[in-house]
Amino acid sequence: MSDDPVSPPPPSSSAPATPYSSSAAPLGSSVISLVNRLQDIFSRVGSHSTIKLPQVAVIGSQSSGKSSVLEALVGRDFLPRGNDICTRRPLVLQLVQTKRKPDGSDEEFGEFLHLPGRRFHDFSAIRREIQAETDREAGQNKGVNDKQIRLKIFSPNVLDITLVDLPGITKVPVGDQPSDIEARIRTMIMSYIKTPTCLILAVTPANTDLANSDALQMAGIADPDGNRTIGVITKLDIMDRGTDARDLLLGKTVPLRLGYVGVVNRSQEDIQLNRSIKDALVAEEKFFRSRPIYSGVADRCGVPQLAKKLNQILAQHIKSLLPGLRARINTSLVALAKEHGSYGEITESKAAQGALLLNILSKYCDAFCSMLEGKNQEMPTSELSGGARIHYIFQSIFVRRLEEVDPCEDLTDDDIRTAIQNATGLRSALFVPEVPFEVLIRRQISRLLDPSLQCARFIYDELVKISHRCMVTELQRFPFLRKSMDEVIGNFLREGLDPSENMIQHLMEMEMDYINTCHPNFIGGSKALEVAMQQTKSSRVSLPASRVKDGLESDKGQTSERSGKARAILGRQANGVVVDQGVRVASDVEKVVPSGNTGGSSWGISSIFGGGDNRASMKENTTSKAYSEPIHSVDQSFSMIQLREPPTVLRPSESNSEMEAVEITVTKLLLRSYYDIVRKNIEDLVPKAIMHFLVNNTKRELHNVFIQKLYREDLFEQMLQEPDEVAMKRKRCQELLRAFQQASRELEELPLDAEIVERGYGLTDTIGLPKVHGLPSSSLYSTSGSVGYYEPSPKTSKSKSRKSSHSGEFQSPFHANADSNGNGWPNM
Ligand SMILES: Nc1nc2c(ncn2[C@@H]2O[C@H](COP(=O)(O)OP(=O)(O)OP(=O)(O)O)[C@@H](O)[C@H]2O)c(=O)[nH]1
Repeated sequence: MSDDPVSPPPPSSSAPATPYSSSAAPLGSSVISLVNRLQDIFSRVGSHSTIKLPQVAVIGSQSSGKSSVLEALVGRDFLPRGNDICTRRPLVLQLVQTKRKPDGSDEEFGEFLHLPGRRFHDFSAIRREIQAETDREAGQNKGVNDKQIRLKIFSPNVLDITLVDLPGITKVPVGDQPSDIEARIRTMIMSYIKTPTCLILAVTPANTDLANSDALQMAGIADPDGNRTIGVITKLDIMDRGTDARDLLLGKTVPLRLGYVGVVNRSQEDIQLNRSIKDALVAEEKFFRSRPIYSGVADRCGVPQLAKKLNQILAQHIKSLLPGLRARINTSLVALAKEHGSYGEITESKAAQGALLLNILSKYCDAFCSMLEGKNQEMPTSELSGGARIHYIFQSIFVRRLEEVDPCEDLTDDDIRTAIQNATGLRSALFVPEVPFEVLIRRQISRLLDPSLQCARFIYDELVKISHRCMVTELQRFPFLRKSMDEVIGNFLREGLDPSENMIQHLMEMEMDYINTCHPNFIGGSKALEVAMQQTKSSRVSLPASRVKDGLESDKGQTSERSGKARAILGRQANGVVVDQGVRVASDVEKVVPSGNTGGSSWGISSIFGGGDNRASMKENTTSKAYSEPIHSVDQSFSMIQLREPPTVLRPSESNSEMEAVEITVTKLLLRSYYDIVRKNIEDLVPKAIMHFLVNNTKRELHNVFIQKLYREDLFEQMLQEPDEVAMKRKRCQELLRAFQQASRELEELPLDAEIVERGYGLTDTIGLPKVHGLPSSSLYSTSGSVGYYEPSPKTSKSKSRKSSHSGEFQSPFHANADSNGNGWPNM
């Protein structure tokens, strides 16, 4: 016996004898009791969700006997069962081990999550409530719903574990079931069994084909390695005559790594006759004993063996989960310690409050400066932050954008021509005037104001952002102080923005007020002229020959046409009116020029046609006119020459002369050259102004401003006011921290335990069942390797080891036998 590694320890003097006495500790004893302790620790702080402790899900086809198996494991009769669909919502059954009362009596009760505070001592009332609650969500007509029913069973006879009863897999929709009922149920089941901490009890009735088992098929998907699936074969009692489940149990039909256990639960008739679980277990034992075919596989038969196997696998399973659990606990511990630190200590005296406030203000200013200087420890690596963003705005946004600007981009030749003509006023331009250059350059300089102001705004926004990122966690505790600090820094930054904007404005005005044409980098008039002349010349020379020719010919054509027209007019009217811009002939009749006036009217004609020709033709005309038309009086014979009204908008006259082209090019050269000088100044001085008035000023003065505005004794209380929520969070965090510290300590103690366990216990032993020593294999329940779950029969009571630990009272096969091995698990 002592060499059986899975047998439990011998009963202590204080504990009643149990059927599983052994000198070696069972594998489960250390890890399961550890999980129990962890569960205790975490249940105190209610953080089950953060640390996923193992649970067992029971899956299978409809009416395969899942609820029956679960009930037999718990040892109480409380689940709805029947031939029809019974489990229609997942039932999450949390078994919670309670302390036995000092008088030795047990208090067992159930509590539903949906009925908080109500204790159900009557287990048939629990069944009725499960049915009623199922109907409430899933209706009364066979509907299925995935909303959980959560039930806690408190008992000193159970182990802290979570069992989940799931709706059975069904193929044909009945009642209110939707057409895709099978898919829905499968999805629901999968959501539970895919969790690696979930052990799967795959239930298949023996009177169906194992190869078609839905349970095994789904378990195979969720647990392909088969490390957490136990096969359960039910209904061995109603197999066809002449057949047996021996091969199934031996895994010959469908091999399963962790093997199978065959059980005989209560039939529907048994249930109707109110046969107790205790009786059912006796009957099950009798069943196996009376069938010699099962004698060789006794360790795979019966609910107690299932409980034991589950217990062992669970222990092994927990063991494999422990490293991950430990890592998660340690990570949570670090996070919790940090969070706890952020809530700080409670301060009550004025002096302590003052010191705390001062400390916060100083730390905030330090954090602000380190962010700007790039010394913040929590700098992200995924993006620029703090000071680097400000640098980016200066160089890559502001300067780069200014560099891209062409000062002549919005100035057409026409604009320049207009500016030149406007600047010359009444006179004709003798040479490129300085005035249009100054006008145009001022206009271009003024365009630099907007981006400069925008740049200041961007930096201001950045500083606001930085201020919001300082001490976020630390200040969560003092929302009022945070708000006040945000206000103070917000105002202060705004105040810093004004002088920077003024400075920028001044810089622009300075640049516009004095156009320094003596600047050493300025191209200057003569140089510009020289370059322009060259450019113009080369551009004219480079004009394609055909274009030049065309131009000339078209000019010639135009001239000859014009002279032709003019001649025609002169020939007819005997006057030489220059048809030029702004002058038109009122009417043919009114255009007769008196002969005496002929010579005097040549002012316009000579500029277009030259002298001789005109005079001759005029003479000719005059002569012919004298004969053909009567001579009128001055008033009558000459109509008035009307001027065209000047349009509201006058465009400069286009001459296309070489001189003008030179003038335009010179103006552009001057503009570009001077603009470059100003741009460089602005690119340099605007960031300096912003840094001086806004950024560095904030760095220098923020602490003083905070002290001035916030460090006032009468404000201490108000500033350091904590919201109730923070006080609660601190308390909660403290509890969690304690729990995790305790859990971590518990886990630290484990390695030694685990090593001992490891040495005496291999994986194959773990998943197999203990050997039966010194007893005939037929006496299934009379060996020390079996489980004493029920009141011993007169026959078995002779054996000391068959005694239940509680005065012969019935115990769950899944009970917590604290007296026997101190770990709350059934003895093995
Ligand atoms: N004879 C016999 N009947 C059994 C056995 N196991 C279960 N039954 C009966 O089979 C029927 C279905 O059992 P349940 O435990 O309700 O099955 P289930 O898989 O939970 O059913 P659903 O939740 O509705 O899918 C009940 O009438 C049980 O009494 C068994 O081992 N032998």
